[in-house]
Amino acid sequence: MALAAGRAMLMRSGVRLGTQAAARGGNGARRFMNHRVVVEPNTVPGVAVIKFKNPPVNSLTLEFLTEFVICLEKLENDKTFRGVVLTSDCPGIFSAGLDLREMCGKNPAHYAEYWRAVQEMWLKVYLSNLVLVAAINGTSPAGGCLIALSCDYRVLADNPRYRMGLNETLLGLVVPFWFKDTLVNTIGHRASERALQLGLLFPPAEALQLGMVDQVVPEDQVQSTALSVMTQWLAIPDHVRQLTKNMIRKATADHLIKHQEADIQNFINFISRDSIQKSLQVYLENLKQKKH
Ligand SMILES: CCCC/C=C/CC(=O)SCCNC(=O)CCNC(=O)[C@H](O)C(C)(C)COP(=O)(O)OP(=O)(O)OC[C@H]1O[C@@H](n2cnc3c(N)ncnc32)[C@H](O)[C@@H]1OP(=O)(O)O
Repeated sequence: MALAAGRAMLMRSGVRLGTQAAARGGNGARRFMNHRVVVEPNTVPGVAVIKFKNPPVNSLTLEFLTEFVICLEKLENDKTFRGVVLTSDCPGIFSAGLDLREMCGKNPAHYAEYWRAVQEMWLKVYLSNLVLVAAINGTSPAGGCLIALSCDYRVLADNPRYRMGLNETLLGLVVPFWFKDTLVNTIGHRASERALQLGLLFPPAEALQLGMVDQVVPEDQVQSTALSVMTQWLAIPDHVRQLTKNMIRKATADHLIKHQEADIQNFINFISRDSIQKSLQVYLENLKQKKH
């Protein structure tokens, strides 16, 4: 369903799926390339590396979300892959979260399409049968943090400039319940209460202390650490690990699945308010201003 809708959307936007570059790298490994998501089989058997490549800041545009879901779906359907490392190709930024331009000055039909794509992306990552390890090699606010939190394991680069957290309140936004659930499931209720209300973005040492990430390592070791962690996870037979993951995550995912249409309608109503549109515009304007 998501794949079909995604294909249709990508065809509309001019991306030809049948001819995505399927080039052979120097080591003969197949390398799938879309525009914004690059998938590289790695030296660890059964493991692919997905690199987010949506410059300048890997914001989660509709096109990016669609390509990302299609990539994951392809890897899940290809039985040679058992695990995926998610990382970024944009220096210093894992992902800037949802693309603010998708939520500003558009019509309700666009907001509905966009929000469904955000929901589908989260469901795909959160419930993936694959082992997903986030190699967080840059800052990751809001939606970027959500992607990392939805993986099975998180390795963060030890760089105090890299911040991680759900900062929605700082944009004048109320965090959706399933973002909140994902955070609570990771760092617990009290820590989430504080982090969400204050919109806190944590540097690596604090993210580690809170349990928001599992490991903090030197920047040049993020991907290699993620790959060696993967070896440990892949030592467990897939079927028992997958059933266990599903048992733990199903109730959280089902909560959204059950209320998916209402959640879309809530998003449209909320984001269409004049006051919310104004605060998003001001926030975007401030991002531009800080350069001058
Ligand atoms: C019910 C509603 C719930 C909605 C839920 C929302 C969840 C979200 O994910 S909201 C998005 C939250 N994201 C942020 O707050 C991050 C904002 N961005 C930044 O803080 C910084 O850009 C950065 C720390 C990620 C990177 O800083 P850097 O100095 O390297 O780059 P910039 O000069 O700031 O940005 C370059 C360029 O990119 C534009 N941009 C940045 N973030 C976004 C974004 N999230 N969406 C769209 N565009 C973004 C920025 O405006 C610059 O554009 P120009 O080059 O045109 O000026």
